[in-house]
Amino acid sequence: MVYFKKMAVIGVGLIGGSLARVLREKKAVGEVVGIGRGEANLKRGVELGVLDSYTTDAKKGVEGADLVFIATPVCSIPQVVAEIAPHLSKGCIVTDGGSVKEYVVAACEPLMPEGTWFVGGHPIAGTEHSGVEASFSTLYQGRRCIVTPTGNTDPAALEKVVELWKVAGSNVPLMDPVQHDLVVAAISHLPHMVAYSLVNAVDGYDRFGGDLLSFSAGGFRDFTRIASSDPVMWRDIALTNKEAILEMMDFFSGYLEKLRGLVAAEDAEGLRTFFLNSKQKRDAIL
Ligand SMILES: NC(=O)C1=CN([C@@H]2O[C@H](COP(=O)(O)OP(=O)(O)OC[C@H]3O[C@@H](n4cnc5c(N)ncnc54)[C@H](O)[C@@H]3O)[C@@H](O)[C@H]2O)C=CC1
Ligand SMILES: O=C(O)C(=O)Cc1ccc(O)cc1
Repeated sequence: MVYFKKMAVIGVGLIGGSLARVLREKKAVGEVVGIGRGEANLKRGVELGVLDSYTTDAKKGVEGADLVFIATPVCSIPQVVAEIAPHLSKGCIVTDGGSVKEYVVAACEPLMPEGTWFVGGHPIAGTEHSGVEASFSTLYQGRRCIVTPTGNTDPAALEKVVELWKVAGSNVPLMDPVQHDLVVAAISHLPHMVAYSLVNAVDGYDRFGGDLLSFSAGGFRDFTRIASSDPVMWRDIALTNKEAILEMMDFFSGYLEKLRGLVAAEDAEGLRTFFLNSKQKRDAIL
């Protein structure tokens, strides 16, 4: 089994905290140091048994680490790598859990000093909750973690990153970063854009003259759960996966327009077929 002597987790929230928890449980790491900006959250990480220790000084935290896992919002990942790069030990592997990969990998790879490696990763697992309190060791169990090597990726470092996600319980497909960003734009980023828009639209509708949202029942709440996700995280995703998200939003608008046409035309058979096709496809993924 893969083993790291010292793991540094930068950004100890849902994603970083959950990976630290499971790797500790499986004894795949010797020591886990948390690095962040907020001392209260890091302290809580030690109390919860997620971390052995913490520091707000990233340079000090990565000293002697053979694994650095970065789980901060996407736009900050290259900034973090630039800050720690001169302080990494030879042989150190730096990997991340960011939701967008072309932006991250293209920016981070050139920052890595000789004898250290960056490998991009993205667990397709999460919740709408943030912070170390929300982390749990089974988050990655039975889920996918997409790892995104490039032509520059060191094969031994890649193998170790794949192995660590397997230890966490995930299936680990390899994907080109650009391909990854298209896939997640469809299955993750678009649904979040739609959920955020739906809540804002219903909240902004003023013909009712009251608080429409307070009438929401099961369906609305199920559908919009992900609109409770962290706004900074989603701001960064929208900024860094712009093209793929726009493509999916435009494609989706076409379907909404089509459905609008069926409703307007009172096309009973067209509506039944539209709903039946969707029901069959969704039932098949459950
Ligand atoms: N929440 C989810 O369901 C998923 C999130 N991701 C990705 O994982 C990453 C982390 O997300 P979460 O764990 O959900 O967020 P989180 O909000 O739970 O944790 C992020 C932590 O990073 C800290 N942080 C922010 N900027 C920092 C910086 N510049 N330096 C050091 N620490 C910093 C925050 O204070 C916080 O403690 C993001 O890139 C996100 O796109 C990936 C898969 C699922
Ligand atoms: O809460 C949910 O169901 C999610 O969709 C979580 C999620 C959010 C962002 C990702 O990059 C991956 C997974």
